[in-house]
Amino acid sequence: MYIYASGPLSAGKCQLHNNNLLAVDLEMAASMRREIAAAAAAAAAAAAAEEEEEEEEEAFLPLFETKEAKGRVSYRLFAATVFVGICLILVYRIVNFPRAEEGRGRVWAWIGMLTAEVLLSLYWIITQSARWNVSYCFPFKDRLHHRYDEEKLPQVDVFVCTADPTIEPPTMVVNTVLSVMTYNYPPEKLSIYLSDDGGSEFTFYALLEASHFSKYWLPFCKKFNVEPRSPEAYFKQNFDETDTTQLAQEWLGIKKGYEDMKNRIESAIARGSISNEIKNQHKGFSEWNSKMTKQDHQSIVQIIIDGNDKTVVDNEGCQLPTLVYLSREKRPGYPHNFKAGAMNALIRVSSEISNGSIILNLDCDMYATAADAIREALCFFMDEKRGHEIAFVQHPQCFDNITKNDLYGNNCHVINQIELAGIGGYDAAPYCGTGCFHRRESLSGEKYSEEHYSGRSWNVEPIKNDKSRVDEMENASKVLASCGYEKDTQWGKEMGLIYGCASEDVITGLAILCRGWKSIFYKPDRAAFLGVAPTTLDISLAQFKRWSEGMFQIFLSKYCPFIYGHGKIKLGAQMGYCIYFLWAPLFLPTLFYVIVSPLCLLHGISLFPKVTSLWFIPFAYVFITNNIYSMLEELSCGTTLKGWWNLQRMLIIRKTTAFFFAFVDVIIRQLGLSQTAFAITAKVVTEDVLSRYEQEIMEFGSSSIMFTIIATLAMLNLLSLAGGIIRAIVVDFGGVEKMIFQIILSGLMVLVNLPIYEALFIRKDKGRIPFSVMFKSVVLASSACMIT
Ligand SMILES: O=c1ccn([C@@H]2O[C@H](COP(=O)(O)OP(=O)(O)O[C@H]3O[C@H](CO)[C@@H](O)[C@H](O)[C@H]3O)[C@@H](O)[C@H]2O)c(=O)[nH]1
Ligand SMILES: [Mn+2]
Repeated sequence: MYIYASGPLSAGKCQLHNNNLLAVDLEMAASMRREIAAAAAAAAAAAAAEEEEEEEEEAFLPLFETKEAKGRVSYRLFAATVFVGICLILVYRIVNFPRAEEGRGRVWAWIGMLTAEVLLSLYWIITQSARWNVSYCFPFKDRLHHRYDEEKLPQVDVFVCTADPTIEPPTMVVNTVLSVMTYNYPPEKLSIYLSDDGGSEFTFYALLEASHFSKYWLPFCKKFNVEPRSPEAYFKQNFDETDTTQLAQEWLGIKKGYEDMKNRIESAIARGSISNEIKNQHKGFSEWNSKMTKQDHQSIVQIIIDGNDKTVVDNEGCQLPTLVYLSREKRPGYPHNFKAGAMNALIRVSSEISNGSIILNLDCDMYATAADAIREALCFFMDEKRGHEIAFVQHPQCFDNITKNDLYGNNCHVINQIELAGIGGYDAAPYCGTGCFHRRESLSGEKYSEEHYSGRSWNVEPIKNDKSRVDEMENASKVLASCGYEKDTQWGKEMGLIYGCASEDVITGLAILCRGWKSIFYKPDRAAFLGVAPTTLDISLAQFKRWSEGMFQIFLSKYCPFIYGHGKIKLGAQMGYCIYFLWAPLFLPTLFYVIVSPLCLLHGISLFPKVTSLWFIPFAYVFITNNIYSMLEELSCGTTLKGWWNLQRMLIIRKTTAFFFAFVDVIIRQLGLSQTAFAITAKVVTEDVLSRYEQEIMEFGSSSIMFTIIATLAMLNLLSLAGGIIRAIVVDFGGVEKMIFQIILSGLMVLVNLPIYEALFIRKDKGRIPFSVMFKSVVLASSACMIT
């Protein structure tokens, strides 16, 4: 029962902050007079006894807790009134079904409205699941710290995926790597793997440079406890240059070191080659030759830092985490299964090298900002009561490049702060591909069983490979990353991430939950990971198309939550997943509303009750309260009012373009006419484009078919609104009363589309809507108006 002698937290010693331990300098105590020593010992013993008692008490406290969100009851009451409104709307549609003599146009339009409203009502019911049961989880990392010594912490592996050195620049990738290397976690228990599907020599070179720079960056971060720990993000912050503290002195030097590194990497890329001088410094470069391409090369595994090698230390003598470069084998004729394939190769290769019990999975653009994130995640996994059934802990996807009013609605505040917490309330938070901590066994495909996993111990052993083993490990890993390895195995089916779906993350998470595991959605106050959001309209739409396509595909597959999840996950969770799985078909009712309602307005066909009729009330109630509610919800999550307005525009654009094309593609694939693809999201754009993004000016610039749709719908509503108003004034003034709802709908469409008209007719910059698109949209919209 002696007291820890924790040395001063000097730079020379790499002690992680053991703040609650009594620091007693033993040498000094020995030189003290006897009585004082005795008194000190007695006091220390008493203190230690007290601490022990506290610890015992603490042993019963959970490592995390779950709290229900506030306002649940009032929300449920509100939802009930909306439900009544929706029922009345449907009753109105049925009761007032037009008679044949009212005209065929009206009958068909009515049938369409009824269908659209039935679909939207069903969808509304589904979305309620994510708001019914919202709850938040809170870890207690201090309790973890008291209960588990460093030696008892598990091995943790971090996977970073990259796929293309041009749209995912190596400097960005290594910033992410550096941010995770500096986690406040024992370095001998931390291994970082970079999977490079681009098979790029430049990415490898950048990683090598980062491994050198880490020898300065790690001690700097730990000494001054700086955050965020991505150097790029850190040095972007303002720094008081007049500061004269030690931090300020070192700051300049490290910043220069970082910038030099960045220059070396970027100039090598600009030159298009790596000098022989550099190549001679590492054996790894010999893997590249002029014949290999991104799609055709052997597997490359390079252990750049062997965390076990005690001679590899940072400039203050501390050990470094293990760092591995992996580029799995690719050969023509072998499907590589995109990110899912990369992840599965990572799972196998890491099991050979460090075999961490916990795996953190990050996209290359998502750097870590919170140094304690691993420890927080461990609170969930290591909780004595509930930890053993948890498969993964998902953080929300947050971004560090969102402008004030989030022009493209990328932030997904409500999804991240409410809906995912709502699905998490059913123990079934989805796996979203990045910012997710996994238990190795569940990710690899094991089923949950109470006997097997309760009281299960972790892999806490530091890697114990001697130096000669490094070559052996590399060679063994190459086999595991070869493209023939998975043949006739369960990889991609029952093991690892599931293949054949553009949303490999969500489908895999769902499969894990259906094997009996639970998952946690954890949103700390300050985001623990920050990524890069799309900065142009077409990149954002391409991303939503991939997501909605992948998720609708899941809905139609054997993994449909209502079937596959039946009896395995709660009904609320099954519905919660369908909020996203049914994005694609949402295009149908939306398109109907924004095309048929204005056309009917133009032709004087009324589709809604008169303003003086009692039936008008449910329509108005549902419409107004839903909009106000969504506005309040967004505001409460930190969106600005304009941000909410921008989001309304984006919702219409997404549904009528991205979701529409996703739907069509899924149907084509179901018919066996095409294969799954994965369009990687570009993370860089030209300066001209970036400056428009920063000014929140919508980016068109190309003649994408999606833009033609957006412009045509905007034009159609403008023409119809004008036509409808003229008709009311000139032909039939009394008609306004039965047209009011359609006038409001088209009026709002026009208001929300103001930036589109601007891009069509007013703007002169390169990001405006091209003339050809404008021409097509005007022709299309006016011919639609002429159909009778
Ligand atoms: O063949 C591939 C394709 C992609 N990636 C990596 O996968 C990650 C995600 O790709 P990205 O294009 O950035 O997709 P996002 O739209 O930003 O990704 C979201 O949605 C994807 C599923 O659609 C998930 O895989 C991601 O984790 C999630 O962040 C990136 O790091 C890529 O480098 C690969 O490793 N190999
Ligand atoms: Mn991404």
